[in-house]
Amino acid sequence: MSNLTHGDKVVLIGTGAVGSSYAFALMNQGICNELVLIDLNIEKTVGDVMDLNHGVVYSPTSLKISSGTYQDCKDAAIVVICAGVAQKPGETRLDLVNKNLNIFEAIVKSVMDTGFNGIFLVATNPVDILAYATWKFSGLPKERVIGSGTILDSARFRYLLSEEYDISPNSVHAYIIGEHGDSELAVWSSANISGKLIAPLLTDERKEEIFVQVRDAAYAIIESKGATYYGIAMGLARITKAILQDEEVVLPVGSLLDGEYGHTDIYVGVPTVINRSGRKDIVELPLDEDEQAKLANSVKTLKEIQSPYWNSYKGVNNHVSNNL
Ligand SMILES: NC(=O)C1=CN([C@@H]2O[C@H](COP(=O)(O)OP(=O)(O)OC[C@H]3O[C@@H](n4cnc5c(N)ncnc54)[C@H](O)[C@@H]3O)[C@@H](O)[C@H]2O)C=CC1
Ligand SMILES: CC(=O)C(=O)O
Repeated sequence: MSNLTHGDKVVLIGTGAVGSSYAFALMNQGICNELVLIDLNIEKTVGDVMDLNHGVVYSPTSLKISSGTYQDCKDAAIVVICAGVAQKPGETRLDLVNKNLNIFEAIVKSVMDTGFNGIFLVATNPVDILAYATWKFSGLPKERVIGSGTILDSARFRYLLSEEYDISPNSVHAYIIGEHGDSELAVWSSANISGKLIAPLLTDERKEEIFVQVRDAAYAIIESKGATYYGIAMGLARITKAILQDEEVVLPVGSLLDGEYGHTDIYVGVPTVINRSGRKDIVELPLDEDEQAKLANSVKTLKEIQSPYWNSYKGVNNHVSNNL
């Protein structure tokens, strides 16, 4: 049985391929008891709401699904943002930055104007830069702004390792950290199957092949069918469940580093404890020298892109204290 309580309301902004797949995952798994959809394309949202409602009778929990406006964010537990522009074949996630920063400024301010006091979960790319922007635009404490980070990349990594060893991905404990993008890294030094380290079992060439398949998975899927959405939808649903059910579970999400791993003022994917208040502690994996250098490079790559924007930005809110 689910532990849903009154107030498990999720507002989804952006009901394209990612957003609508996430809505379907929420309904299928009975994760929330109220879901409101918002998108610039109102006609599509109305159609999605009808279509989703026709599945509610087969959902494991009762669920109210509707299309709405920003006013619906006022009492939402979580606002999930999947709105914006997606990569076209050949584009990197970082190519989307300017368009999506402008879209986010408007969206986050509209949400905050309602008095929203919940948790933001951001999926739009480049997700680390947009999670940081959501934190800045909202003025919310860092605990209440979470990016999807490397939840998808780590799932891809665990899947490939599970195939390699013909074992359930649930028994593979392995993380991709850093940028959700080209500069991410695999933490081979602690990757294990139920405690048995994987790195000594694989040649360097095989490790590189597996990592490249993880890193470049989005390019392969976009080339093949134009977009990726089921994997991230499941990852977002997993984070949503962890928040609403106060799980205190460790997931590789996008968190603001504030000294952890030796870095500050940057969102990257790192293992993080998730509970009803949002993000709690960041888990600092022991990294070897090579991994530390790769993480530093990932942070540098992101900062080089986001810093010029924030250095010239005039309208930053003052941050309010965490009063949860
Ligand atoms: N974090 C991750 O691991 C992943 C992130 N993504 C990212 O998710 C984002 C969405 O991807 P898709 O759903 O495939 O794109 P899409 O183009 O199918 O959907 C985007 C939706 O955003 C809406 N939208 C645009 N501006 C808006 C605004 N100002 N207010 C409300 N709605 C607005 C559009 O009408 C559209 O329905 C992209 O940035 C993509 O790169 C995609 C896959 C994985
Ligand atoms: C598109 C994207 O970010 C992904 O599938 O990883």
